Amino acid sequence: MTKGTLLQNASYLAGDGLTPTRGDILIKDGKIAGLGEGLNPEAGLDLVDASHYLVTPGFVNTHSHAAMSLLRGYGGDQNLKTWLTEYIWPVEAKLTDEDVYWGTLVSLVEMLAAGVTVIADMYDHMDAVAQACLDAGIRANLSRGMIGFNDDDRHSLKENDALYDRWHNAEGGRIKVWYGPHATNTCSPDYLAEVAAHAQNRATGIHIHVSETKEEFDELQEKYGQTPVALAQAAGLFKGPCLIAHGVWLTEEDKAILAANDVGLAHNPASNMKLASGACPVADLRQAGVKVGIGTDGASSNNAQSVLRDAQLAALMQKLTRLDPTLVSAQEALTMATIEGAQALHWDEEIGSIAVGKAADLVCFDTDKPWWIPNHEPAATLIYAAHSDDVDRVYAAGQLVYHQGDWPRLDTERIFYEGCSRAKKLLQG
Ligand SMILES: CSC[C@H]1O[C@@H](n2cnc3c(O)ncnc32)[C@H](O)[C@@H]1O
Ligand SMILES: [Zn+2]
Repeated sequence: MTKGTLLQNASYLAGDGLTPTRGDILIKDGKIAGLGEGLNPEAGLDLVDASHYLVTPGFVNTHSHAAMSLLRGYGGDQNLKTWLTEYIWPVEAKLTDEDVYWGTLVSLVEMLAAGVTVIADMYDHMDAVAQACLDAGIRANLSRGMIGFNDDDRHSLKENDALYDRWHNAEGGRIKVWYGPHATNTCSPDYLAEVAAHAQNRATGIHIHVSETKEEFDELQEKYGQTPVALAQAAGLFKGPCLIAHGVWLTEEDKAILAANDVGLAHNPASNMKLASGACPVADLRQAGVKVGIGTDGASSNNAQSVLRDAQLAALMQKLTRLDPTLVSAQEALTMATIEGAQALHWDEEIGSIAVGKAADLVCFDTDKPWWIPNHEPAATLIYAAHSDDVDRVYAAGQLVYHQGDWPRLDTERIFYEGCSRAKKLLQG
């Protein structure tokens, strides 16, 4: 039994400001126990020569549907409505707990190898998702996705209650449960209000898709005379912690509402581009004070599951759509992928940056690659040049969860077999 790990002589990005620093990182009891030069390599520690590493905080995936790896490559090149109603939902109706367990693991294997150490996942069969997260060693904010218009839909709200009772704060607080009303246009205002009351009674949060497409924006304007954000506010969703996914179509007033209510936003640039939903006004939102994290969305609308890749796209997309190269700098994109994502999830006291006392969720990039040379601006290298493949080792809560193509906690041969055979059965059977 090891007493902990000492990463020696590393370059790392320290604190919320991601300040380039050189020194050792001591990991004990799942936390960062010391930072500094020449820390004592006491007996019993795993000593790691980290001189060729750049160590970053673990990446925060603020919006995922991990089990959708089973639908990767299916229903491509459609808009959101066609993709969901004609392709995705008919197949999802056939999913079993086991499908979701193995599908989630396929994504978690990919995410861990890309340095993702926390996900905010909304889906069905959430006990299976929770079990997969526990087995993979990843930190998770979980919510049962709920579509609700009438009394027949109350069963999923009961499932979210049961998920909360069973899993909230499990694994020493590494699993949190929020509530997941699917979207402002797939739940009635009354249903949203009921969900909000359930979340508030348990002092927990809400994760919901809001204002993803112009079609949704126009539909709610016509039906209720409100923007999706105004409707969500009126239903009481913003009284407690709330994370909205997408937020592409926003008025100036919507942006002010989100900022005033401390609503976090999960920006999913790959999904927004692939489904041609539009460009989220990330720079305006951050300027207004909204905490914006990065999300991958599911593997059928991305199709990769790397927060680093989406952070890279976030920087490039904002510059292009606003014709302003100063917007979303590399440093800002990296901030969104780490501490700001943690803030959007109200989890920043424990995770999101490299500081003594925080969880040891750490990513070690191998910098012995030509595209890392020279590396005088690590944030720029990471955002504009690095590959997810440069990740050499990943710690989650101090445990080594990925190292050079190996996932010590997981039987990846079985996971890949189950992923392939279940996807084949679902899509062909
Ligand atoms: C009811 S569980 C969650 C639900 O969300 C679907 N989904 C995946 N990506 C998106 C997206 O970009 N917008 C809206 N809904 C999405 C997923 O397929 C599940 O059905
Ligand atoms: Zn989504």
